[in-house]
Amino acid sequence: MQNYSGEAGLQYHLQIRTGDVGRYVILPGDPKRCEKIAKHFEDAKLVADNREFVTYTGYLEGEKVSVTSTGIGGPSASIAMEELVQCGADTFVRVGTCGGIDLDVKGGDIVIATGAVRMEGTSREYAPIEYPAVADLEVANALVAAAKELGFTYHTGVVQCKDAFYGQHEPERMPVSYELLNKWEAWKRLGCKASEMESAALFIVAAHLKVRCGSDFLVMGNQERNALGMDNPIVHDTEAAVMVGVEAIRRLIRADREK
Ligand SMILES: O=P(O)(O)O[C@H]1O[C@H](CO)[C@@H](O)[C@H]1O
Ligand SMILES: O=c1cc[nH]c(=O)[nH]1
Repeated sequence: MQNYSGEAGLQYHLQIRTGDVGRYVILPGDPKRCEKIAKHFEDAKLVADNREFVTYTGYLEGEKVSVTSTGIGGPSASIAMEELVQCGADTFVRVGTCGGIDLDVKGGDIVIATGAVRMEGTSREYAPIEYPAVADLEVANALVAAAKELGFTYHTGVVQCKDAFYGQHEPERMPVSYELLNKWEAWKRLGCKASEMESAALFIVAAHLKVRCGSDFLVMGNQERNALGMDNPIVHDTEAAVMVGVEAIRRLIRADREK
């Protein structure tokens, strides 16, 4: 491919090179979450800050680890994963926010994705729609073990991914409301736990690049509970989801050393 960065080995969007990041990378959407996540690392340093992509690198369990923000949606998330893999990363944990769908899922809970509905565009440019977007089993199991150990209320299952945030929250005002409303009903009937925007693309890109990826999320609220007049706390603090993601990486590092 033509090199846009002007320097061999320098990744065009993330502005990182081999050696700048570890094998293990946490992927929040929000660039401002990176510093909070890096506070959990030992000796964390900012290595790059370009567009929506902010990267810090430090250490966990004596192993080099990084955090890179993906921005919102599959297109930028796929770019982040592609460029991180070019620099040697092979294990990813997306730590995000989501909106609950299943009625059991409440604001402040944690959701751990086992798979993701591919109602977004990026993954379709990698794999036919029949190919499922699934979390890596080792990463998902590490996230579950971490959530259990930390004592948080968590749910495992399929999350729904889409490109239009407002198509999720105000489907009735969209010209394709007939399609959005009918599909949302299907996601509910199928027991989808929550809606977010990046995991489907990340899981498919990871399958293509033969790397591991899982996701955990803070549930910000649940529009279905709200619509039924049920208790619906709104929570913004992502620290619990961050703690689960960091503990999962620690567990993966230790398990990989035993292999
Ligand atoms: O909080 P982050 O990780 O950005 O994740 C969620 O929040 C954004 C939408 O508000 C989307 O990126 C969605 O996936
Ligand atoms: O409802 C929500 C909350 C966070 N992210 C989403 O995509 N949807």
